[in-house]
Amino acid sequence: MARYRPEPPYTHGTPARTAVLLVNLGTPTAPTAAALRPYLKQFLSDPRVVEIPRALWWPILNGIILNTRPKKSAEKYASVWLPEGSPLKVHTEKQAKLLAGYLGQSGAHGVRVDWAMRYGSPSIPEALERLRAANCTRILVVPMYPQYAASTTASVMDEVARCLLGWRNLPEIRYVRSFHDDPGYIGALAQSVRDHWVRSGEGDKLVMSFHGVPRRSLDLGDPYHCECHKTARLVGEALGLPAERVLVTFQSRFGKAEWLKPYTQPTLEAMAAGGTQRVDVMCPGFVADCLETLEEIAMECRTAFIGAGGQQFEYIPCLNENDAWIDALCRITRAHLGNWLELPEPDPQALERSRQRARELGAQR
Ligand SMILES: C=CC1=C(C)c2cc3[nH]c(cc4nc(cc5[nH]c(cc1n2)c(C)c5CCC(=O)O)C(CCC(=O)O)=C4C)c(C)c3C=C
Ligand SMILES: [Fe+2]
Ligand SMILES: [Fe+2]
Repeated sequence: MARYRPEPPYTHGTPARTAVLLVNLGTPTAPTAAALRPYLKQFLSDPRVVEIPRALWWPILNGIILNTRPKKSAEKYASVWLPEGSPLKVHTEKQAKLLAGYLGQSGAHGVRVDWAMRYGSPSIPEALERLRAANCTRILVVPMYPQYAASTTASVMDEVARCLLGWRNLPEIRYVRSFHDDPGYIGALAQSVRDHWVRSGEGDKLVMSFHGVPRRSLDLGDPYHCECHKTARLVGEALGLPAERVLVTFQSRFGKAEWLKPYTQPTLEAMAAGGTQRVDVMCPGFVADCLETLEEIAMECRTAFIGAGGQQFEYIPCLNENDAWIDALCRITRAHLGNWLELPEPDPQALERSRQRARELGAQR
């Protein structure tokens, strides 16, 4: 079988279009063990996520994890599931719709905005096919991870490249690599804390909890840890907080190996035991609320903090559809679209004329 299949032409003189593709991690289609299993299998089979030699990892994944974790995870997902579906998916879809509106208002007419998930659906291959069908030959891929990590950002880049391996007529591709110190993103985070404080008063300590990664990745040169700390420092500075009121922690440890420290839950427990009465917790590494924030932080960690003697636990939501954040996302994408914004938009009639001409030329050959 030919490796490169015949494909619909989008050249032959047809004017090209520009697209922005937002990509987040992924989520199961339902909060059930049956839906969790294929999702976790795809996720945990990614060598960017689990860097253990396959010969060792396959028996553990297929023999143990995929027989035990789906049921436990499904119960957790069920506790945060929205009527419209998984929170991560609901927020990502809304963010894409809002960005399309904001880009239009800021003069980027005709830039198509789509969204996809790295694992599960809608998948990256499906989204790229949709963009090809819409004649998009310039695609800006935006992994929705503020801090670069090989397990997240690079995995999105891998998947885009893997899809394009099978294409003949390749689009131009650009990526947003990370935006951990973007002033708009930092400003939106700081404002979300101030807004929360207006409603609930100011806490003693502000904990910024980021998703963890194995400690080994830091030793191997992954900039993730450093980017998390920079984000936290900039948010603390934007709020005018002294360094001793801000803590950086890492959550969601998976497996037995050492991960980035300090771990979120034990830190919160130790704070409560040490006399901290109230804590404010935010998760700047997630731009959309999801299982890891709504269940692990806002439920499990709250219970742990109160159980260890704390009085008040305030969870500050992710940026989600926050206006200042969508504005920042619009600025980040515009900066990366760069000269693509100056190119003319296709005129549908001219497009059809050149397609017709291409067909005639093809028929003559
Ligand atoms: C196995 C190792 C994992 C690494 C490394 C990892 C890195 C990582 N993940 C996110 C963001 C999210 N992770 C989410 C869920 C989740 N993460 C892992 C494992 C690793 N993540 C698992 C097994 C799961 C599934 C849930 C479970 O069974 O506990 C989510 C939430 C998805 C949702 O549907 O809500 C996000 C978001 C980052 C940013 C990151 C590295 C920086
Ligand atoms: Fe994760
Ligand atoms: Fe978790």
